[in-house]
Amino acid sequence: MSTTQQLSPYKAEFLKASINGGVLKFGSFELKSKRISPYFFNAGDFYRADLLRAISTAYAKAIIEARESKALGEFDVIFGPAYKGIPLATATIDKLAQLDEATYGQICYSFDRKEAKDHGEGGNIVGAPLKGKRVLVVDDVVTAGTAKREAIAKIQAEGGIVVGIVVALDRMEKLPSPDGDDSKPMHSAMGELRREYGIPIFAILTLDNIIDGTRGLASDEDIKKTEEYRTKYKASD
Ligand SMILES: O=P(O)(O)OC[C@H]1O[C@H](OP(=O)(O)OP(=O)(O)O)[C@H](O)[C@@H]1O
Ligand SMILES: O=C(O)c1cc(=O)[nH]c(=O)[nH]1
Repeated sequence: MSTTQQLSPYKAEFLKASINGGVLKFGSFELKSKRISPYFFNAGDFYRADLLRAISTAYAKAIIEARESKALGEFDVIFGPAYKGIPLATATIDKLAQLDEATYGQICYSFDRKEAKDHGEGGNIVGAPLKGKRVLVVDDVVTAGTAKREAIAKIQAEGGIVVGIVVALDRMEKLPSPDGDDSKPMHSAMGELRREYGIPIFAILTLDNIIDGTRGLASDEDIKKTEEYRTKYKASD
């Protein structure tokens, strides 16, 4: 049985929406980490109402599942790092409230500006003030974890307490080696973030789910290149 068949219904729906909506693409893409990847998950392509609903439903269900299993504690604010985290955070709080108004109706959103604003209200945070608040970070993917570290630093600088991170896709990649030799075994970015910050970090889908779920939909060549990429960069933990 393939991984896709084992996925829970909301995850399988989400994978289907990502493929049908062209969010998951094959080709050659430079990542934030500078690696060249044969596949790319572009959350910025969830721009149509039905796709936005698909992604926010998947995040909301993943969050509710994590709360119910006690993997994730209570939170007050969902923070979406600029830019692609912004619509994710806003749509997710709306969906959470739709699914369970009593528990999530008062959850707020917040996001950062990539460049601080020096006029008007100023600052680099938009939305709910973070001081003393328990903050859940919602973002698209984890590759090297750089963007997540930057987001955590900004939240902490505002006095917020980061209680978890949820992403759409865990690319399951090893951290970049300090000496540039990517052939060495290395831990994953997700694992390092978990250990360093002591918070739960979870993903709706993993690279394994994507490889299994796109067989027969993507070309054999694209799948083969993606498998080779996984072999080259897969984390040791
Ligand atoms: O470094 P990692 O935490 O592993 O994640 C990689 C991040 O890089 C990209 O965002 P980018 O900072 O380029 O901003 P964008 O949302 O404006 O595309 C991408 O959207 C991921 O969030
Ligand atoms: O690592 C990245 O920069 C990255 C990977 C990916 O699949 N999608 C994305 O938006 N960014």
